[in-house]
Amino acid sequence: MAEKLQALKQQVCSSIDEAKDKLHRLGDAIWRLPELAYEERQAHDTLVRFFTQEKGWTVEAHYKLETAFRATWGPVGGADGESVVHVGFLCEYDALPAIGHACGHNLIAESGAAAAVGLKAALESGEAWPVPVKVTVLGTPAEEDGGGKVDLLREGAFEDLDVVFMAHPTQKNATYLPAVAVHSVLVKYRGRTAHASAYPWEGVNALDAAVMAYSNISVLRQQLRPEWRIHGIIKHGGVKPNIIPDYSELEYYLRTSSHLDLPNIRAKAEACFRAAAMATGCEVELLFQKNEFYEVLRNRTLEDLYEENGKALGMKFTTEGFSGSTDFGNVSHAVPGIHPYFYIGSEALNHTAEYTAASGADEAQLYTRRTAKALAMTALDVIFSPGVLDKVKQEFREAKRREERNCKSRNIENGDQHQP
Ligand SMILES: NCCCC[C@H](NC(=O)CCCN)C(=O)O
Repeated sequence: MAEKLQALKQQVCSSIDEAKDKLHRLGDAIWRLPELAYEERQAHDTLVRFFTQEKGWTVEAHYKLETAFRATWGPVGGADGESVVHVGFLCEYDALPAIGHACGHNLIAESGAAAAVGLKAALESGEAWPVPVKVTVLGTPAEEDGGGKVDLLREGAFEDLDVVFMAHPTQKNATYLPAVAVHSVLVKYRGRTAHASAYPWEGVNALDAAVMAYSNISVLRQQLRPEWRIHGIIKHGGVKPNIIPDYSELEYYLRTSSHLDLPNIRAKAEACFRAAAMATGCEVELLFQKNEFYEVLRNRTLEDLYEENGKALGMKFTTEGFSGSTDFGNVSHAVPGIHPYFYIGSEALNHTAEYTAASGADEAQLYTRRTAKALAMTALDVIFSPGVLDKVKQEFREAKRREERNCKSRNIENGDQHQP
């Protein structure tokens, strides 16, 4: 069995290398037409066309969301009545405002597609295999803003998957980097205009409210846990110096190490926003985003297998770094999975114009294919190595039980706080 598995892993690698030109065209087409969250129509069409042109995939365009898709192959193999092993690969493809693919989501899409194509080719190359296998590629839009994976989870898109894989470009290779929970909020202040010099006392200053809110949050930071983050911008602050602003708008991201702490940071931030309204006489409207992102729930069994496969392909791994947040976190609380990070041949930092250039550079292709190979090889371990899938699922169940205990203890704690 070990020799067979090794042969299949080599088949994954050769199949992905043989497909390198069409994979490069796929990633490049997405990179050249950056589209924002939920507006990734060209990227959606490019990926749907790619899998439609590949033999054997059943492709569902506009899958539960306008710019999401699903491509499935199988179930194939095994004997009747055996339970299917269902592997999922996720593609992201949303860009950032003004700086395009500065987080390399074009390479997330390319590596997810490459891993799926490579796994299918390897499975088709060998004789019958022990269990029926199904491979699904899910196009999951709007990671940078909104959280398409959360919408798809709500719609049941992940229900029958056994494991999910994706990978995210950054400066180094890592099987895991701390991804925290996040919830974003839009804050709108409404006041009253007046001539700022002739009769300022007639005005109610919405910019003052925004500035006070910004200052309130800035002092709140001293009393937040060190791993929490709260950061934002003033999106609108007025139109002319001699017109007292009657409208201002801020956007903030609130981040905690566990999604169970989001209610806590939300309450603290809300007090800051409402205090600014009270002090200035403005009305305030708080619009929390529909989806909050969870921290990533780790699966070390999958991480270790991925690292072993990555090292076999020449990857060097780090454990240093911090990754912000991702809607993959919500997925990881529903399905065992990994969201590793990969080097793309550049030291540039994500969310910079330099990273946009790096994610579109030819040099990124070799590293993107290498990552796809490691993902597909890890999927083969899950399918072929006896007991691996059971170990993955056991670890997932234990993590969920720990989380439930944490949730109960926090509720008890919070309950205590509100007792008379
Ligand atoms: N609603 C806010 C979501 C922000 C997500 C954004 N994600 C990334 O930058 C990708 C990081 C990969 N883990 C963030 O600011 O963290």
